[in-house]
Amino acid sequence: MLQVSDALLSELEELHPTQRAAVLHPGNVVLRAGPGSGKTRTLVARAAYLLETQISAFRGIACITYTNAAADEIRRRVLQRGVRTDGRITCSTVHAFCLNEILRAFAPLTKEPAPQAGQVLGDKATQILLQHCFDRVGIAETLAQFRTGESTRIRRALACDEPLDAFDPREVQAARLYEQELTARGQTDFESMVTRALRIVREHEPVRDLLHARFPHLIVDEYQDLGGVLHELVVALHDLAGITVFAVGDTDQSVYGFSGADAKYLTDLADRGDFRDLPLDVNYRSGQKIIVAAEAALGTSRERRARDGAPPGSVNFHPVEEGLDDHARLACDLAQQAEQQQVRPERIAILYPQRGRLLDALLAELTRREIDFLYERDDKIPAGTLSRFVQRCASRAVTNYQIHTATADARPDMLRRAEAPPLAQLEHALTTLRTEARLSPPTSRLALLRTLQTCLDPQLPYPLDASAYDWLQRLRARLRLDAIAEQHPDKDNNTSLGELAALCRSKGLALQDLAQGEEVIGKILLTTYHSAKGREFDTVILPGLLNGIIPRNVADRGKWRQPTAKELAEQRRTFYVALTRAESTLHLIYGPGYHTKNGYWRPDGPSDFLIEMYRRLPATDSSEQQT
Ligand SMILES: Nc1ncnc2c1ncn2[C@@H]1O[C@H](COP(=O)(O)OP(=O)(O)OP(=O)(O)O)[C@@H](O)[C@H]1O
Repeated sequence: MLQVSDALLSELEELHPTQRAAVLHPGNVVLRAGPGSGKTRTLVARAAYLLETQISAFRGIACITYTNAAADEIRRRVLQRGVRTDGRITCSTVHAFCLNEILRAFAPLTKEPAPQAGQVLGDKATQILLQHCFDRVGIAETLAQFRTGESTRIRRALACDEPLDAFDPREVQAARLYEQELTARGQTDFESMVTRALRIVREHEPVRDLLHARFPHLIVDEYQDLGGVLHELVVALHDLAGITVFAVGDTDQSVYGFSGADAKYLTDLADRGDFRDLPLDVNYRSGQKIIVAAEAALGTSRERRARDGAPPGSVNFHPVEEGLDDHARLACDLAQQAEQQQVRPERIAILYPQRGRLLDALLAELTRREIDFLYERDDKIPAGTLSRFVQRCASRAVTNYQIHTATADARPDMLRRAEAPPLAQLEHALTTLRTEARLSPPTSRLALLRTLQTCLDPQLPYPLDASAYDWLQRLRARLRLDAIAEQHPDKDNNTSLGELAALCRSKGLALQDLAQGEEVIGKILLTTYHSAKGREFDTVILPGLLNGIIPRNVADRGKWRQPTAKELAEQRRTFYVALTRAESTLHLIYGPGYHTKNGYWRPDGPSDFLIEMYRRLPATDSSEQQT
């Protein structure tokens, strides 16, 4: 008889029958479902179910996600379910999976040395090498900083033997040269780690057997964001290694096409006879009006419905008379009104498509009104897992301070609302970083936990506005982060601590500015459409819905051009992602145009996406919602 814990049993009872069917299905599953349909919840329940009932104590599950944030989120939710994982769930990004579980784990078997300290090129080093290749093939005027996405697409097409006709032949030549240069220099980058891992799985039967023994099940989240090589890797792990696959995704939320992702791979998988394709059509997040509006913006009705009894929510169209300063003022008014209506600040998000004049206006207005907000500086904080670890530690320290300074009455509520990373998760992340850097293991897990605790939850916590620089320097010293930075194979990690410190100093950042990608209690969030993916808020405010901002022209070789049909479709999906973050209220702000950086007035009117969405809305809805 199957033994399942009470926690899992009650979770299975709460799930929708299709969600439950996906969890319990004995074979491969593709779960294609829309926003808020409980994909992540189902995935977590599946992981818990497999660990409790299907997989012996010595084997585990590999769970692959597109971003570190998503990997953290899944790890957090599995722990929250009360599942004792005992290290049996390996939740990582695709690149970390390839590096740690294939290249490094099987280096002695394949005789291919795993990347050593600093051999994995990060974003910046990749650009420098690519520029060198452009120079060598005679297209020095092509700037690598604008072409890394294209180069990645070419390299993925090369690795998958896909047609290359759509690419500029000189850039194809540069991409080939880039691969040769990497090999000649004994270096690798994120892309080539996946290509190498794929080759190893295809060529080495013992590797496949061992992978299957360790991970009889593979779970892949956000499948639509994967590129061709990753898809081939999943297919090889299934077809050649016999691993059971659970793939989750939403083709409508595919927003990383610029880096070679393509939703067609999810469809390919779903079309296979040996996968069960399960759709989920209830949206548990948003009210029906928001669902209808989002589908109208997408231009395709998916006929999804809100959960029974969900309030309908509201979609509000707000015209302004002038430029972006008006948008910013109104966005702040609406955020303040939501707060007055008892919406908690951290449940309110102001989202913008990309940096530029709109963001400048929002920052100025939020600051002028002294609104408590958290601005996620997506472009400035250095990339890499070490930097992300520091940011998560900052989030923990910030939350600790807030709880410490809350009144006795407010404290229980604070503790309930706090979403800061648990110490155990941070300890896990730190141990992984140390292992990747080949540092000797700490004397005991407890010792590491204790050090983390004294750093992040001290008796006298750091105030939110404490100098981020001072805090960082202490964290570096106490956790010996510089030793990790020095020895880590990922070049981004080699340099990120220095870059972080320089940034904290030059911009005079406060501790709370480092707490990225995490919900901070009491603060309205200001972030991009892309960074909002996978998150949910009560109230979502979208200012700047103007032609030229969304949709917008794209930078191509340092110049601006109109988006292609494919790029336009991707921008529309990004807009859809932003709309679908709202649970109960959506505010859409538009106007006649805006002033560019040079003061030139662009009278291009409201966003075509918004106009099309408005026209498609049922008459009662659109007139009722106009303000
Ligand atoms: N069966 C269910 N009953 C009630 N609530 C549910 C159910 N399934 C999911 N939810 C809730 O719906 C919300 C959205 O779930 P989840 O984050 O798993 O969706 P998702 O499909 O991953 O969303 P997205 O693709 O937009 O990121 C969560 O608050 C979750 O707890």
